[in-house]
Amino acid sequence: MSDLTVLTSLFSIPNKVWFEERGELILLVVKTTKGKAVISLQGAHLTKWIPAGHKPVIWLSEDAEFKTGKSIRGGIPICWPWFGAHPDQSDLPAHGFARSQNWTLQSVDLNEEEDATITFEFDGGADYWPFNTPLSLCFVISDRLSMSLTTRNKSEQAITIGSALHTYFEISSVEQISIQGLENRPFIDTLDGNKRKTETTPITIDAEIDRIYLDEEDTCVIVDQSWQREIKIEKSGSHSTVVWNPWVAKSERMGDMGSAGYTHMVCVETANAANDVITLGPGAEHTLGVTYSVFTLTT
Ligand SMILES: O=P(O)(O)OC[C@H]1O[C@@H](O)[C@H](O)[C@@H](O)[C@@H]1O
Repeated sequence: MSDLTVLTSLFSIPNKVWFEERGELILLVVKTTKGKAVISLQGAHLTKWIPAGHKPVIWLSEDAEFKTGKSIRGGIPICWPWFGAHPDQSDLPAHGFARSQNWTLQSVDLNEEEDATITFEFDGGADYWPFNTPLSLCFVISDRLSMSLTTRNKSEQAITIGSALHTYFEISSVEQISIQGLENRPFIDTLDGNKRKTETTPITIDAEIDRIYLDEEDTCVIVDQSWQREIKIEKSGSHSTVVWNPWVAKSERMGDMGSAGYTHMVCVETANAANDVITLGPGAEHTLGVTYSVFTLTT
């Protein structure tokens, strides 16, 4: 039996939950009165979330490739067990390996209100990661989208983990939005020699931006005046927030951002990065969590 057949027989719910193939990958589709979501089994990577009555919240590149072993451009990649480049070995994949390997779907539940709870597990394995650190990821897809990523250290030694829920948000136009809630917070400007800076005003974007806000646990909001909406980002177990837009030249180098894709996305990532990585002792666990909710602006 194919993987698709097995998954369908175990988890599908007529007209509400089904599986599809796209390129080389298998996708789980959830469509309820609360909205629509799509999650790739590779990477447990959500590629679409459209809450009922709203425009899409999550951006996916028109040139995204659905290939074995390649992270999908857009959606919500799971960066783990390091964020960005590996601290010592530059030949290892950026943002770790969890985003480009298959996860195991554990459960799909739909309650009477049609809130969907979906859990995945990943054994945390790679040749160059000889530690027993299984991961689980739970999505709750409702009027809001919640995710919680739990790392368990089942090894005999302390292990340091960097991680991020690397969410690409869909926006009307990058020059029309602002990000509020990170004012007066220290950040590392990775485009300016990793200098530490602060800004007193909400973030607006008119050029490439790549910042890691540190010691930062507060809620922030993407305000999109053109689309008259706010996206609220409430997090837990996260001490860093990454703000990224590649703008023109970097998008061209990346090759899978689509034509002018950068104008319709911004990444605001719930992370533990740079100095904020988490060290787990033997037997310890840590959960990185986030909830996204969407509001219509009335002014
Ligand atoms: O191309 P990747 O590996 O998906 O990374 C995309 C971007 O991810 C962001 O989180 C980083 O801050 C950027 O520096 C990086 O370019």
